[in-house]
Amino acid sequence: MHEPIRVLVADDDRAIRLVVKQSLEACGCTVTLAENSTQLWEHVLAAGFDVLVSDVLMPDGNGLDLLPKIRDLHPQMPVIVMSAQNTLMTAVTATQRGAFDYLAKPFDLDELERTVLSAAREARQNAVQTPKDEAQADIPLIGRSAVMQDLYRAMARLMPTDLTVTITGESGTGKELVARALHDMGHRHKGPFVAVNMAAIPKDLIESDLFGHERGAFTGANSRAVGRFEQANSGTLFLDEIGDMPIEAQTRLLRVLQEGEFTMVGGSTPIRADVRIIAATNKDLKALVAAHRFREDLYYRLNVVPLTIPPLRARLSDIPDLLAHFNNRAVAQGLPGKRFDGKALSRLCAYSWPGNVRELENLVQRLCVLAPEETIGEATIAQILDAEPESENGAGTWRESGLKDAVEHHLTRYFKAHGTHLPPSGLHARVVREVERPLIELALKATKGNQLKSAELLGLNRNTLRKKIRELGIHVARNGF
Ligand SMILES: Nc1ncnc2c1ncn2[C@@H]1O[C@H](COP(=O)(O)OP(=O)(O)OP(=O)(O)O)[C@@H](O)[C@H]1O
Repeated sequence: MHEPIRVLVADDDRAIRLVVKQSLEACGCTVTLAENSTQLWEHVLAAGFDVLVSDVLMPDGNGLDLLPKIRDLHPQMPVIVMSAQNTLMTAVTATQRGAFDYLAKPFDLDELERTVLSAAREARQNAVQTPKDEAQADIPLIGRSAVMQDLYRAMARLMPTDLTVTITGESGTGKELVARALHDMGHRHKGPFVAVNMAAIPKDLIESDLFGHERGAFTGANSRAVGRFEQANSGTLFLDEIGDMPIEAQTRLLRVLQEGEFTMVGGSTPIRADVRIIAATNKDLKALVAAHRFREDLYYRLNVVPLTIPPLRARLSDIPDLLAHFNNRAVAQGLPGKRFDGKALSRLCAYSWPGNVRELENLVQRLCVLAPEETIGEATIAQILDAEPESENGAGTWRESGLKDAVEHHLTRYFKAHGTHLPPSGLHARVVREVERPLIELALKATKGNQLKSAELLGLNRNTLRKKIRELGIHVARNGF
């Protein structure tokens, strides 16, 4: 017979102590209770436990502050942290200080039982992770909705690993922010974070951009050039809009993931790649695989850990925190801060946010710059959100669909990536060519693949749109991408 699992439970809330005790005893554990940090520490000093389940905020101190001391004393004892704070920082700090897992309150008792049992099992197999060293800088991910907490938990678990991650989410949901946070929180944080947007680089240059090229590899390759993989050495390479990666580059990428090395374009010597890959997409990669536009083997290699960021309309409870965050940021830039009255807030929560957090960020920025009043009411919000179409070809829909924000974003990135390297002539044609594809794809996505509506939205003749779709090789799926 196995000995019962000895669990120490610390929480200042009597009701929680009771339900947790009952639930754990029902699955065969023996449970000791502590009501504050002092009692917790006394118990930890006095007796051995298999698992500690501890709240964060207690009247006489913060459970997380005790965590390093507890871990020093009993490195084999897994600690499960419960918290109602539910921020990424709590999840991250808990994990950094050596917690086995983090449960956001309110949690399911089943989940608690499962976590305690698996912690005890792992401890018995001597597989408890060692505590991470120093705390990291503040991580700017805002939102405490349940869906974001799931994401934070998954991120916290990924922290000590080098696993390849694919982040899926609509445009403007914060995919790059999450990728950066994963980098900053992980052990590669001292290395570079290099972001490359597949949609912003001309297709024929992607391979040399990523892998570098030897001198003379192609016309115009006058000297050897290092690619992003080499630039990201010992750090993280963020491959944004991975669904836009051409097939040939996909083959090279697959090789890096399989063999940990690559060759430059026009080169033959393999170069070792010490790079962690984080990919992101706002497309359904599986659908691209089905359409033979994305390699299936690469899909599985990249999708080792899938993370999904829900759209803002699925986490409306995050809006107040996000408003406060962007407002504070505007104030830090010297702009006048704004308040939002209750009705303005309800109006914001009734909106569908097709451009997600980026659209909200732009809205706050715009209000801070333009609105004369200090307290923003419903009318001002409605005025912006319900703006009449500015012209017959649907400028209102264009803005509301989030396309405007998305295209602006693409352009900004494009200039950031290429602005200074572009030849002085032909800039207009080149930028238009780069923007056209994402623009048409976004229009098709916004209209669920309806070419007639897309043509209207874009103000293009239907046949012109057809021609462009054909020329650019854009895949049209009935229900978007
Ligand atoms: N949870 C969040 N907290 C604070 N800021 C956020 C959050 N999510 C997104 N943002 C902000 O919204 C903007 C868009 O985020 P980001 O560029 O990471 O989105 P994305 O999903 O990568 O977009 P795209 O698919 O268009 O590249 C950024 O300015 C980012 O700082």
